[in-house]
Amino acid sequence: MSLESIKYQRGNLEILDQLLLPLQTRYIKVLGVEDGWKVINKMQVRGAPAIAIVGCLSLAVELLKDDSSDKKIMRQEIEGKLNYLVSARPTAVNIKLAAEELINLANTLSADETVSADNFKERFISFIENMLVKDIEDNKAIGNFGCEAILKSLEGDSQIRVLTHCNTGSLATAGFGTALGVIRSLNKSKRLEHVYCTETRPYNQGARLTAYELVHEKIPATLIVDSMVAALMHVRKINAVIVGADRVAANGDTANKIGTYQIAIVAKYHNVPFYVAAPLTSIDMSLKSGDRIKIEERPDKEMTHIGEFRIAAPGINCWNPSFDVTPASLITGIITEKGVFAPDKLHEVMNK
Ligand SMILES: CSC[C@@H](O)[C@@H](O)C(=O)COP(=O)(O)O
Repeated sequence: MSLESIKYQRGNLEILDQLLLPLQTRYIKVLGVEDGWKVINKMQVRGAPAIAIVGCLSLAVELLKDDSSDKKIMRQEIEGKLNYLVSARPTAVNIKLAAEELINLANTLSADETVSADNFKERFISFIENMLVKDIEDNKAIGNFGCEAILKSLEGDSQIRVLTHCNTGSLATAGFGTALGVIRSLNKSKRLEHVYCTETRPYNQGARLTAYELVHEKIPATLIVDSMVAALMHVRKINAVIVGADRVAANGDTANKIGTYQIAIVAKYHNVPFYVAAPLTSIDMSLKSGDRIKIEERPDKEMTHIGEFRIAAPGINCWNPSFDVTPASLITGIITEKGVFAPDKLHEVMNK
């Protein structure tokens, strides 16, 4: 069974505290929007799809406790709370798009005189709950499309080796994962020889989370530090790089975990195809290119310390951008739940 990062039953939300993994497995109760904002901001839950789902579910939990019978007031509060949740982390677009969709829904339900306050609440909460189901379905489709496209692009039926960065698995989504979902599908198809996962400094999502998921799933894998990617591609044939995304601009430029851009450059040099696996909820057609994607900067402590232990010289200045933008020209294909697209063909699926 894959790891469960989000446990939800109507009125009850718990998340697996990813700051404690892999050493401790502890779930935290999320009682409402304030808790939702905090667990996202502190990165107790992280990964673009998981951030959106947990943020919205925290609102669903809070709304269930609200006994207001005034739809107009509910609508206004929902809008304020969603905007607050979006502010917890700025780079991943999924929560912003989900908030826009939910605000539209609240506007429609509020304006519809045939909808009672109780009915408003029920329909609004059900809509959010459906995000959990849809994310898993989408991830499975991404896994299948990605596996098929990667295998088709290779000659013969040899075993393949892939590299991934950061964590894009069950922990970063409602379940199954995006890039890690493709890797799961490759493994299931018996064509996967080996996965290399990067440590992903400074927060170590690769060493702590992806390595944990790969061991848990018994997928053959090796951990490398981020600075080993070029050496790995030089000495060992890597057939594909597969990463996730926090925000893909209309032209295919992709913001993902810091370090993704340099892996894409190294992959280009070594002629290794570079794939981004992401649901359509990670695509931001309102931005023409990646230049305008806001990059979150995280506290210095994530660089200077491992846990509570300081490793950097006291007094040194730090720069800690959490994401970088990989230009579309370095990306072979974007794997979505609707198929695999060259970056310049994204508009075809988004306009459908
Ligand atoms: C399916 S998760 C895709 C991305 O969100 C992931 O690669 C990533 O960059 C996560 O960053 P994080 O800072 O851990 O939230």
